[in-house]
Order: sequence, then structure tokens, then C-alpha cells
Amino acid sequence: MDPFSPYECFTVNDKAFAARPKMTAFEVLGYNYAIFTFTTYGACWRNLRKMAILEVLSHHRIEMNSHVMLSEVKTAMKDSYNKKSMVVTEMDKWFGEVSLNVLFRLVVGKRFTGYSEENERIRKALRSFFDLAGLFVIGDAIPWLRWLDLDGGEKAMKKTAKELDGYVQTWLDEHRCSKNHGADSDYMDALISNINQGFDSYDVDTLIKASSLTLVLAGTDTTVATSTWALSLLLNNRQALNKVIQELDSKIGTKRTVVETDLKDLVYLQAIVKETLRLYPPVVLNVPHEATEDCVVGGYYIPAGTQLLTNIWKMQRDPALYPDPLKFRPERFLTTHKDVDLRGQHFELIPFGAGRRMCRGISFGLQMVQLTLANVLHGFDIVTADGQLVDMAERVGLTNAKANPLNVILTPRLSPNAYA
Ligand code: HEM
Repeated sequence: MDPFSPYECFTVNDKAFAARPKMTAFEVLGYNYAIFTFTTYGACWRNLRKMAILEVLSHHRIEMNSHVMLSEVKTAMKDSYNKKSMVVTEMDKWFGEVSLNVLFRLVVGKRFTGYSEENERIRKALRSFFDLAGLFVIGDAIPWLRWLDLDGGEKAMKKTAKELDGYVQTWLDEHRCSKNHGADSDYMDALISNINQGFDSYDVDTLIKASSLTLVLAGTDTTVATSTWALSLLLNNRQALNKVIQELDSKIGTKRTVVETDLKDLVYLQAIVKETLRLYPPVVLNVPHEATEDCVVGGYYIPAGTQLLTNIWKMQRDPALYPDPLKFRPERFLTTHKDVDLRGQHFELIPFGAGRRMCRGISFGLQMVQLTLANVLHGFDIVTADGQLVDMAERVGLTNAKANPLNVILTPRLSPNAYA
């Protein structure tokens, strides 16, 4: 095994590598690192993480809020059912609408639907956040040049950060005015009630805005990319597509849609999601980690401050770990790799990262992807709009989805009452 392999960094020295590096994108886009995905390891990160788990991401909360996820999936299905036949649907937008609506309802208590100018601006700002968060800026490699902003990256980040802050500030003002922080409250209400004083040099409002935005940002693009890739892979692999439809029909029937309690029985669907996350992990190079202390990995001395970039994409396509690594074969997770799970214990499959900083939204994210995908596959016959199936998988993805959307035609296949 490569002595500098992230496998060893995660197992031997998880604590040492639990920090995030100081990067321009994290600082400028993330309220000076108050967005807790970007916060370094410490008390602030622990407090914010605890709050997110308690209020949204724990199994208990996911169960309590599962009606929100289900109602958003059903609303999207009903809309598609009511459309005239042969209407072309852009599936990344379809999945995006479901994801944004669920997260907006849970975080700020309102849906995000429709095509108003304001919504389009928010969508654009969120898109720009993701493009810029992964941007390499010269100032990170040569810090003394940062003030010159030679590539204009920092200026663009400041513009997007300001715009997003404007929206979140409006939602915060609305929440403070409504004073509805009781039983029916959302995540922002819970933060208002629980964060009474700032910490780690952050003021209360910054912590609330950053924490709210963390969940919306971390939970949308990742789930949308996974669902879109899964569908695209299935449309290119008719055998797998037929097999999952058979599973859905035999477990659910054709009179109702899929609900969250069905998911545990849909083992082939689960294998499809795993195989999709293996081939197309949405966070290809993981979020960067940094060593907080000197440590020894694989016999090599690693000084504090060393940055660790984990090439998840490459690890998960390693032929030594997966025979025919480029082939889409969900069956491998029911046979040869059936004991490999994706919760950070098996390093051959870590789309959610591993160790202390691993994704906290894993259960929420998996439920969202599985429930949405299961219902689309079960509820509609799906054909690609241009009739071309070959290489569809190469045409969608996080970066080029806008230029090459996954266009399909959805034809209802359940009894009409199921969509009501
Ligand atoms: C398919 C869906 C998802 C994938 C593949 C994914 C992947 C990841 C990855 C790779 C990381 C970085 C882990 C590391 O540094 O080792 C991460 C962090 C994180 N994710 Fe997710 N994620 C998904 C969905 C979600 C959802 C739905 C939420 C919440 C609504 C969420 C919340 C977070 C948070 C809060 C962190 C930061 C953890 C920390 O820094 O301590 N994620 N995610």
C-alpha cells in the first residue's frame, strides 16, 4: 500500500488529520470559517455539529421529519403526472427541486419552488458557491501574493458570499419577527432559541446564518448529483434498470408510491446507490484535511500543517479492490463486496469521507437519494428524450450538468390514485 495513502492517515492519525486548512474559499465563502464544514477542529466545530445532529440529522429527527421528504417527492411526482405526455423533463432540475424544497422546509420553514426571478438568483448564487468553493486561487499557493488577487477568484467569492448573506439575513430577520420558535419550528428557529451568545469570536447572527447555510449547501448538490448519476447509469444499463423495477413492483406493487419504511427491503436499489457513489462520488477529492500535530504515517514523519487531499474517485476505481472497476455492477455489493458499507469503516468505499470529519448527513442523504430515485423509477417509464442511450453517463455530472442536462420523458406507470 502507498505509504502516504489516506487509508493510513484516517486509521492511524484521524485526530491529527481532523482539521481543515485555511483556504481563501473557506474563509471568504464560509463566514470566516463559521460554516462548520470549513471550520477547523475544535470547540466551535463540536458545538455547531452537535446542534445540526440534534435538530436535523439524527435518526430520531430524520424519522420525525420523514413526512417532509415524502411530501416533496410526491408533489414532484404529481406535477409530472399532471403534465401532458411527451414533455421533456430535465432530471437534474427535477431532483434539485425536491432536494432544495426539503432542505429549505427543514432549515428555514418554507418551500423553494417555482421559477420566480428571486429563486433563480438564489439558485445561481448557490451554483456559484459550489463552483468557487473548489477553485484554486494563486493566493493559497503563494500567500504573499493574495492581496493582488491576480486571478480575480477572491473578488468573485466576495460577490457570491455577499449575495448569499443577503438572502440568509432576510430569512433570519423574518424568523426573528415571527417569534415562532415553538413546536413547529425549523432549524433556524432552534438555532435562535439555543445560540444565545457568540463563541470563538463569532457573533450570534453569524453563527445562525452560517449553520443554516451549511445544511442547505452540504445537502443539495451532493444528493442531486448522486440521483442524476444513478438514473443516467441505469438508462445505460437496461438489465440493471429492469431488475430494480422488478424489485420495486414485487415489494411495493403498482397501487401506491414508495415510502421510507420500504427502503430497507429494496436491497438492489441500495446496491445501485452504493455503486453510483463508488463510480461517481460527488466530492471527488474530499474536503481537504490538515494535520493539527506532527505525526508519523506509514513510517514517514508528517509535520503539523500538512494538507491531505484524498482522491476518493481514484481509490474507488482501484482494480486491486474492484474487478472491472469502470463497469457499473450493483451486484458486486450483493455478492463479492456485500460486507463493504459506506459509513467510513471500509476504506475502499468512502464517498462520505471517514473519521471525525466524515459527513454528518449520511443517513439523511442516503434516505433522500434512495426515496427519490425509488419513486421516479417505480412511478414512471423513463426514456431519454433524444432516444440516445449510449454514453449518457458521460454527459451529466456536477460540472457539466448545466450544459448537458439529463433530459428524459416520464410516462406514468402506476394506477392514477397512486399520484393523488
Ligand atoms: C450523497 C450525499 C452526500 C455525500 C456523498 C456527502 C459527502 C460528504 C463528504 C465527502 C464530506 C467531507 C468528509 C471529510 O472531510 O472526510 C461531507 C461533509 C459534510 N456533509 Fe455531506 N454528503 C452528502 C450529503 C449530506 C447531507 C444531506 C448533509 C446535511 C443535510 C450533509 C452534511 C455534511 C456536513 C455538515 C459535513 C461537514 C462535516 C465536518 O466537517 O465535520 N451531507 N459530506
